[in-house]
Amino acid sequence: MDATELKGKLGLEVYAAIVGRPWHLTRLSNLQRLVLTQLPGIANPKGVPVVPRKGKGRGGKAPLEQPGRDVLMIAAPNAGAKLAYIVPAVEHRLRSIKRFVADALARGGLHTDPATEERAAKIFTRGHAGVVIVTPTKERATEIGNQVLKTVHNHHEFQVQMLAGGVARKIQMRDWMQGRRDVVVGTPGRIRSLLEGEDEFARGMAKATMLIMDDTATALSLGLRDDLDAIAAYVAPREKRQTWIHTNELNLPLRQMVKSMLDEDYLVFKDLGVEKEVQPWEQVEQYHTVLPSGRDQLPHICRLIAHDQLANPGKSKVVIFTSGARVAQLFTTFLRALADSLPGGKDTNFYELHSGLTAQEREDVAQAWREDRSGCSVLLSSDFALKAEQYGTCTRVIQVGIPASSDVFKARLSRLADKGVKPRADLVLLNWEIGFLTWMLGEHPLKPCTTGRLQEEVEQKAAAFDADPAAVFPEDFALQEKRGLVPGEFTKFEGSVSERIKSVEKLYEELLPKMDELAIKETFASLLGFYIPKAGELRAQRPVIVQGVKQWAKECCGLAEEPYVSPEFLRRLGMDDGRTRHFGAAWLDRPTYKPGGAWLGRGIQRLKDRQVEERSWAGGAAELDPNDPVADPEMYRSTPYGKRADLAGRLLVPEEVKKSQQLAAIKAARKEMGLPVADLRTNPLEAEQSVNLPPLPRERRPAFGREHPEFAGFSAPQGASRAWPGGRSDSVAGMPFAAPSSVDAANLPFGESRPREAPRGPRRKEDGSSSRSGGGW
Ligand SMILES: Nc1ncnc2c1ncn2[C@@H]1O[C@H](COP(=O)(O)OP(=O)(O)OP(=O)(O)O)[C@@H](O)[C@H]1O
Repeated sequence: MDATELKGKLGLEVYAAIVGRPWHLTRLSNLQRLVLTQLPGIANPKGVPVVPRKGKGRGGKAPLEQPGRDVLMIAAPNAGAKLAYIVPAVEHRLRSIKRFVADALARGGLHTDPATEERAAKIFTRGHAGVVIVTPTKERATEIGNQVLKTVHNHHEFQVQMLAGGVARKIQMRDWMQGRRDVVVGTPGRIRSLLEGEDEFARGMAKATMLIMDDTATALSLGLRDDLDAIAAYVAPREKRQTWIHTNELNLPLRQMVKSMLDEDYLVFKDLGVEKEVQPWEQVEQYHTVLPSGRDQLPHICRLIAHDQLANPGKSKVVIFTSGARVAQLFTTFLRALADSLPGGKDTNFYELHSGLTAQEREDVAQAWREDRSGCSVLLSSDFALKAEQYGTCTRVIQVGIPASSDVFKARLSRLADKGVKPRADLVLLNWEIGFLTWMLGEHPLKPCTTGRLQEEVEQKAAAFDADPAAVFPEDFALQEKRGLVPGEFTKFEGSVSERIKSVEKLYEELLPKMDELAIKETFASLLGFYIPKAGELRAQRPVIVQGVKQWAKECCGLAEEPYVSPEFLRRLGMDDGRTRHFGAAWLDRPTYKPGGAWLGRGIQRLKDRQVEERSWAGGAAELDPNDPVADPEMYRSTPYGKRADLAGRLLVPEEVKKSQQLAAIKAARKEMGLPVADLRTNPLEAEQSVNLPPLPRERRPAFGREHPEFAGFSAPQGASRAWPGGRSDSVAGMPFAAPSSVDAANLPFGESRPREAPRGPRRKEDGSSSRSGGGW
């Protein structure tokens, strides 16, 4: 469509800016054509039809203009969506100003009066915010702001308020108080923080009658839903405001957002360019199970493996992804012990592949797995991305616990599908993980599969096999070859498969008392390290997650009691990551922060002590407890415990670990020089500069999981033998982890651990007493 066809639909000034300077557009994109041809109605306020004020409209002879409606705009990237909503937004604002001025004149009984018009326009534009555009990033906000300015090129007084991070709030508030509030463009965090902190800002924003949410799918994937909801609650109420949602894709979280934010009769403008191809992962059959309790986890996994062995006799290859290396190790131990309950029985081969192994070991395991032709093999892998060629073809993917992200989940399934097989994928979650399913995996065609239904199905398949084993494993070699089964290479099922399947619960009961408590507690701590930072994605509060993991340790691993973790241990695992509803300003960095809480000295006396106690995990450095898991909390957040990798399989060293390493180096140097070390928590780099310390030589910087001179000489607790990441657990009665016992330190990638000769015991205090106080430095 020619841009000139917009003539008459827009105000002259905006039209001139589009076809002339500065836009110089000759043609409109498809999306722009769809949206802009709906002008002027689409820019009108909601509710009643509008009587045109000019030309034939007077006297009601011309058709009324349609009232504005909510809009959902689904557009492929670069479809010109910004201009498609900016033009109606600018028109909306200009019309609102005109309407206010006309009403002011009418109230004064005037037909025209330049002074009244000017005064009314001034009051309106400085008191009422017009259009609010919220976008996930500062860069996009800048881009949108610039496009708005281009569009209002011929309206010299028009102003855009930019409210993204990186500029002092004070400056933003000064501009807000002094300037016009025609269009507000900003990021959700900053806008919400100003709304909650600045009354005058909130007052102006409450009058905004158009809210545009740009790139909403991205905002939701960044966990900004709460901020968007909060902003929507501050601007004009739904019946008086137009809400526009722009998105590049329509996934489940976005649908939920549309349902809660838009009126039922919203308009949809869709331009996805070339029709989206069906993605490979969409072709994979996907099921999810939310377990009634942790007790059901392992029996359910066994049944899933059994199901696959029965569904693909002689060909079964199952990959199980777990949340971290320690879980992969622990579950391999469990599953080996429960193998008798599988159709393939003890002949089922188990492999484990995780960040606790060296690169060479990982390669060896992957190769052995690829070459396994038994038709009864299971690979347990931690939550770092595996490349497709590493695991070749397989018949089933079982994801235990949430995946690192929805992209990682998709990539795994896609790669499997690319290989020409169409495996089934099963996602097995505990009940407190269900938020991830709803919020992060909304677009996956996951079907429910209950524990009971699976059990029934497996038992039916087993009975069918027992009734006629020759139908599944024919004696006829020619037939076997025809079916792709090479005689002698695959494992046949021996004896009564039904009996085996039913034995899983009994075997599990017998196994639990034999499991090593220390290994379980360590796995428990690594799970805390994995899940606590994911509270946002799980849409669960951190204490709920902690309780869930504790229960898991008791129910699934058979601990007599829920394991103990001290508040300080939790704090160092990220329980208080410094993020608050004050948008990233760490409590400790805030000038208003007082140790013990700002409420100290107010309120009811008898509650004060309790509040301080409850708040202790958020405050200063307390001591760890002797009953805490053995290693330092930071260890459980690091690579050896299965910290995430990117999609290319590169292991990521998280920022916090890097920072901790820096801090440890500085502390060690200061200690050596006899300087105090207690005040370094908040800003280690500043502290380093303040004493002009030379940087520590590289070899002296303590690295997590590596032997460090500071650790030398610690004795193991009496009778404690334990599993180290990448090393061997020699204490899980008769069931060692499969990891090799020696690892070449030179091959270790940055941040990985090496096995220790001797297990590390509690830290020694300087006075020689044995305690875990003071953390791991
Ligand atoms: N009708 C048009 N003719 C030519 N160029 C245009 C037209 N509309 C927009 N553009 C230009 O195309 C580029 C992309 O437009 P825009 O940023 O609005 O796309 P978008 O759909 O918002 O993209 P995304 O959502 O991926 O950020 C911009 O540089 C813009 O100036």
